[in-house]
Amino acid sequence: MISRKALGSLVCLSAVTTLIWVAVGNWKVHYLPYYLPCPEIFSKELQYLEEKPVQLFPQRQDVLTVTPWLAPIIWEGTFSPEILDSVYMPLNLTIGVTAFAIGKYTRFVGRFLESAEMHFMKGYRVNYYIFTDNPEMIPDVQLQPGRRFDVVHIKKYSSWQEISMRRMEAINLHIAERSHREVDYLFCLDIDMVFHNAWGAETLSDIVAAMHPGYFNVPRSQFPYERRSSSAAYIPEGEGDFYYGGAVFGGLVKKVYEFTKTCHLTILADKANGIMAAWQEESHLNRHFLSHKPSKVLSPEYIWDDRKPKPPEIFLIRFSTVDKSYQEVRN
Ligand SMILES: CC(=O)N[C@H]1[C@@H](OP(=O)(O)OP(=O)(O)OC[C@H]2O[C@@H](n3ccc(=O)[nH]c3=O)[C@H](O)[C@@H]2O)O[C@H](CO)[C@H](O)[C@@H]1O
Ligand SMILES: [Mn+2]
Repeated sequence: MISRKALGSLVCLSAVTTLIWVAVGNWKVHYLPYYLPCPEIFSKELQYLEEKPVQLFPQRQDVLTVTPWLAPIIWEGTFSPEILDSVYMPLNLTIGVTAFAIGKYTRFVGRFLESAEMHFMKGYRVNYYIFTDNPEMIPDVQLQPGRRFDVVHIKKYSSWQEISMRRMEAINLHIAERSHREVDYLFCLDIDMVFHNAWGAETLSDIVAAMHPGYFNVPRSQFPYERRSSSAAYIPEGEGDFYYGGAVFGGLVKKVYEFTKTCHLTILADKANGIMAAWQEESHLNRHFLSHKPSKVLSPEYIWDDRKPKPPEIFLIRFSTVDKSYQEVRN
């Protein structure tokens, strides 16, 4: 049984509550909204008249644009030449190029230099170093202001393989004796090639390799690495990142010095053991880049081959091997 006292208190409490309710009147339950009341205000962006809206730089989805060790892979459509120039131009850099024209390869010098003058590192200071056994055969190409070429007289080795491989030694010596004082970056290129489109500051980095045009879209098992374990260029099955071409490498002159030194030493080690790697210095280059990863990788746009049809992922051919008769030029 509820006591009368308790009943009285209950009635009293209800009366007070009702009174308050009536006093406040018009009682509505207000929920604090969990969303912001005017969402449209947040989707409005102020467009200042002078300012372009910020755009994310478009990226390529159809190709690999970064290596597993986070080095960029350079394809057309992945960089802004204007932004890169605004970064590198003020540094007042000099870019060196080495190219070898031994024996009949002097015939390639004219087209190489003329096309480089149109497309290679436009607006930068450039020193070309043309290594040859026959300086009289080097044509006098008219160069843009700020660009010059030096002829470096070297001896001719008897076989084309030796000529190709000995480039590592000659470049290394030349850096030590001369070019380390004259250039900031150095690119080492085949001479039987022609520039077709811009090659600019997007290629600059500590140490740069280029994907060989014949192997950028084939499985690793098909890469023509040196497979004999007796060679210093040996890469076992199941190892290797990319197959890089011997026709293009470069970087900071000091890094190229170290790189060419190691490659020359491993070539000499093979020679001492009576071995020549499957693809001469290219095999040694691939071996070196396996344990010393390049800081930037150039797509095959930078080392194409005129004899190959252009696949859809190559938007722009920048530097390409000319069609030549091996039989004729190597003998
Ligand atoms: C596209 C590419 O990655 N090319 C490489 C490939 O064949 P390639 O067929 O491109 O070799 P190649 O005949 O162009 O020789 C390489 C370079 O050595 C110089 N040279 C060669 C022979 C000669 O008698 N006189 C002369 O000056 C010249 O600068 C030439 O461009 O394999 C070679 C080694 O086997 C090199 O690694 C090349 O860089
Ligand atoms: Mn070549």
